[in-house]
Amino acid sequence: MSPAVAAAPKCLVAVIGVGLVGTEFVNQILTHLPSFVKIVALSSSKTWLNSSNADLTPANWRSALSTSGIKPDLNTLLSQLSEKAKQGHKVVVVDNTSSDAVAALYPQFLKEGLNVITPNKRAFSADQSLYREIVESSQLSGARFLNESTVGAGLPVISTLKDLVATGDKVKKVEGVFSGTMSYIFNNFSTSQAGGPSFSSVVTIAREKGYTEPHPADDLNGADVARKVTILSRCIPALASGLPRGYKDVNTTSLVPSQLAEITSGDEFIARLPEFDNHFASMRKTAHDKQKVIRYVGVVDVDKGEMKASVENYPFDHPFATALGGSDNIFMFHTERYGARPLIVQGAGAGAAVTAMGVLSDLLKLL
Ligand SMILES: NC(=O)C1=CN([C@@H]2O[C@H](COP(=O)(O)OP(=O)(O)OC[C@H]3O[C@@H](n4cnc5c(N)ncnc54)[C@H](OP(=O)(O)O)[C@@H]3O)[C@@H](O)[C@H]2O)C=CC1
Ligand SMILES: N[C@@H](CC=O)C(=O)O
Ligand code: NA
Repeated sequence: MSPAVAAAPKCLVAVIGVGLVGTEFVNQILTHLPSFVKIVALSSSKTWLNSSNADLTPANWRSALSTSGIKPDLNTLLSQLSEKAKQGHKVVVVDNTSSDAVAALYPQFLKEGLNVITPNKRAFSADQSLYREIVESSQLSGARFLNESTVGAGLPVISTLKDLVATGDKVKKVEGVFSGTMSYIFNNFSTSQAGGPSFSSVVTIAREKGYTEPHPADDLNGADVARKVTILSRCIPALASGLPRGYKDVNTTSLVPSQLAEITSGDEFIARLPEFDNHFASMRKTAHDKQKVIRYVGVVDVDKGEMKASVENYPFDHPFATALGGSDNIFMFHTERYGARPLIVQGAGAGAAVTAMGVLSDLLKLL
């Protein structure tokens, strides 16, 4: 730990959601910043631990939470945290859920002076009113919201875009592979080789690796990419005038077979997916016959005012076909200053470790 970090005052953190990313986040704090950050509350969807006076360690926090016997109550949490903010503490709410209900509380958290950090895309990609309320509440109280991990997980995507804008560059287009799940699926399913694994098998592995949303259909229906497209578009002033529409207005291609569209359980969805393997294999063959691979891309085209999340075919030698592996994302920023050679950010775009790192680095930026 650097001396600057060691000398800084403690900040109080409440963690809502301890799934894949939340668990990793708590462990990273307790391992790397134990004396700098104090976790004062932990909440799963079933139990809540008020840990102000507890000595949490990577080995004991989960059992302390599961045996607390207290049901989560976000309103009580809100009032307890605002008391601490009023006493002069720097308080941060970290939302590691994908819950709309938690996202809807951000304006209240911010109004009470509680900072919000999150990888949850819901609030920033939903309709304009919630987003506007978040921005206004933050301006009113001075509390901040940081959401780097909502796009490209730990990759510096939102910060890069905001830096380009803040320094006066003119962003013309942002395009790339914005989904770790879609990247993993198509990097393995559609290559320059003929044939390959079944579609359902690669989706299953992407889920096992922790890349997918809690319900994998939220990735396959394009909504996750459409949300990221919306979040990025809201950082670009030329599009933000009048504020961009919500993610449902992004032109989006869904890969979810209509027969599976109403399934609410992720497990049932995965179990039924093999019924459609032949359909996806024929998509792959059609592309391969044209010497192309399939990739799922996002585009924010400022000049054309176009936002889309779509399936495209690319030649075998295109960077989207050759340069990506694993859950890699790639973001190409076409701007006035970068001219014909876009600024590129590339690397793992999903997975608990890199996402939690993005959340933790937001916390360090805040402090
Ligand atoms: N995984 C990744 O690679 C990335 C994830 N993200 C985002 O990070 C967030 C978390 O993802 P991930 O960890 O993979 O998802 P998980 O489903 O593993 O974890 C989410 C957790 O939130 C909990 N939860 C839901 N509602 C509440 C609530 N009201 N109060 C407290 N806890 C609640 C769930 O508990 P329970 O299971 O009991 O319902 C679950 O444990 C999502 O918004 C996702 O989009 C962003 C970038 C990358
Ligand atoms: N499900 C998402 C997780 C990160 O945002 C993805 O696959 O990219
Ligand atoms: Na990011």
